Amino acid sequence: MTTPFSFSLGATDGQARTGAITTSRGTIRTPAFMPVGTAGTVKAVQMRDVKATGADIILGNTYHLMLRPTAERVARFGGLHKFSTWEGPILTDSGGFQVMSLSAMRKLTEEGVSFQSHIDGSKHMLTPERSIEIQCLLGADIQMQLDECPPFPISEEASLESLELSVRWAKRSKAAFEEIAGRHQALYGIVQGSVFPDQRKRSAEALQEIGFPGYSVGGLAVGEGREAMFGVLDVTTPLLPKDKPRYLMGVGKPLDLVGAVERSIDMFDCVLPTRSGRHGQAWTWDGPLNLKNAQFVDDETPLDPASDCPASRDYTKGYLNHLFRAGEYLGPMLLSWHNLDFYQRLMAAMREAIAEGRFDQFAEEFRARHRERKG
Ligand SMILES: CCCSCc1cc(N)cc2c(=O)[nH]c(N)nc12
Repeated sequence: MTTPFSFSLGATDGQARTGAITTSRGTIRTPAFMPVGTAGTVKAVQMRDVKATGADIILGNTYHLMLRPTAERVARFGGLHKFSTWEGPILTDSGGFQVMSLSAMRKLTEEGVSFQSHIDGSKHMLTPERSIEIQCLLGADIQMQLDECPPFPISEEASLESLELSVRWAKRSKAAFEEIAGRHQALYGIVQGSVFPDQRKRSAEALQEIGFPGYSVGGLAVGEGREAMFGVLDVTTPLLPKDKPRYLMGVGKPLDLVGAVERSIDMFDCVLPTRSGRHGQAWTWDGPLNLKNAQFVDDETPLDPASDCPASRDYTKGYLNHLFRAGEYLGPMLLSWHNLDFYQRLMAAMREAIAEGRFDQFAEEFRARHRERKG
């Protein structure tokens, strides 16, 4: 573990940019989509197939892994890379977002957040220091500060109070990180401020005062809608240092990714490709398809004959329709695999378009072709 974390900018085209994040476990080509491996697995897809789709990095979740099998047990197995057999970089979230969305009996104080496990009701406390300790036990290459993701909508006053708490937690997270993390690991600050431009500015400036090698844009994809999200990015990304990666948390659909790359975001994560795949939704260049629909019963065409992913190329839509109607495990497995491959092909196409100076044209053509809803 000697290669220090670094980011180098590649091509720029308008506000869109390519880059490379160097970590001790490999390089991340940006803009990058990071498959979510919540509990140490990208659900229903083997790590060798996740790798084959072109993913350079996956995500893990502090909240889930601290509850089961516990961070200490993962450490005894040699860390999350060895435990899960994923050899590339791993980014972990800090757990606060998941506590607020999944756990019961949660109580948020200056110290941290106490909660009861959604699994067995056991009591836990997550502080900035404990979150960093867990992320280090997991061996995460890129870690997140503990933050509070405010609900949407929220009053300006409550949003300000929340972002100030997250700034104080950012300071404590960084102090804990500097005590125990290795030079090969990186800690990102998370910009909050809901949909209020002056608060996004305040949060971005306060975090840069503390200083981080990368910045996440949090507090979005919480129901605000695409236009409001883009509006927040329009005022936030220009405030962030150009020479550091920007990570838009929890986003998103293909049209969200294109619009956010247009607004100089470098990193994305979303459960959508795997979650929607498990329920029969296939993402394609022309938009999403619900493969359980009767229209696919006799369809002898594959999802994408041009793909080198077996799930996209070797199976007919009629077969996939059958698998879902029959409740066969292979259905969710193949569609999760296909969707991850499609997301990686979208990211690769965007990186290529930026490098060739034709991203505007790419984005325009994609938006014309990719119909999210029928009609
Ligand atoms: C594995 C999941 C990673 S992203 C989770 C997430 C998603 C969204 N939408 C927002 C936030 C946020 O504001 N803060 C944090 N820590 N996480 C967030």
